[in-house]
Amino acid sequence: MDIKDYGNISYTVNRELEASVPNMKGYAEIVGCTHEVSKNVEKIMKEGRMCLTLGGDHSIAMATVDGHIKAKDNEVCLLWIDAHADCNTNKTTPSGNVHGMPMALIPYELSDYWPHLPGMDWHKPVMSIRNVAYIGLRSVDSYERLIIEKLGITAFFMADVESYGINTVVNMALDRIDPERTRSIHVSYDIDSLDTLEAPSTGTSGNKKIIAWKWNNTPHTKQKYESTAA
Ligand SMILES: NC(=[NH2+])NCCC[C@H](N)C(=O)O
Repeated sequence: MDIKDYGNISYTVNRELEASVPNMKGYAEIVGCTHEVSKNVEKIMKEGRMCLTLGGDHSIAMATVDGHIKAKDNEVCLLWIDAHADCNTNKTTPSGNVHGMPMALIPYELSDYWPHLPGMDWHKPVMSIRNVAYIGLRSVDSYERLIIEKLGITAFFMADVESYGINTVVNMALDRIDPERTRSIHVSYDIDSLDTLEAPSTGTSGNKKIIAWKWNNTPHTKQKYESTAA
């Protein structure tokens, strides 16, 4: 198998940008890093390779998707596998964490809801929300829910994954976002989509609700989770 490690991203930070946008923590770092990530993803994919980026937080997705789309001339669909919808803007965010915002930066449909973002001129909204599907949602903020409903975003919650199974859910998602099966598939996968019992090392686990839901409704699952935890 031909696997090539392209190493870590190195980038410079313009500290003057730090306080230039309200409610976006670590803005200068993120601006510096994401541009480099995008350029590298584009270059690697143009070499004909599949590109796996490991990193976080999930704000890097605005760059990985951007690079992929530039390499593939827009023919991309996006599976966003995550406990969270990550479509807050700096006005709706409850935390100021930019990892809760990339899905509001990626699609055309939300571009009017942003102020000017200094240093981010390289990043334009790069795809339609019609080509995006959420899988595994279980911790969605109230404004995010409004956006999902207003724009009719394809969204499969954790309960759907449990009802139908992950293979069926992925196929149902692709039927909606790439019915002809012609697009390059971008998978943006957040570790917090897994149960915290499987992957505890994440800052923003979305699992408390789903475990509470399971425990209230499915005694068999409670048993399973208790024994997994033991
Ligand atoms: N990629 C993540 N871990 N996102 C968590 C986001 C949590 C919350 N919705 C926020 O905007 O702050």
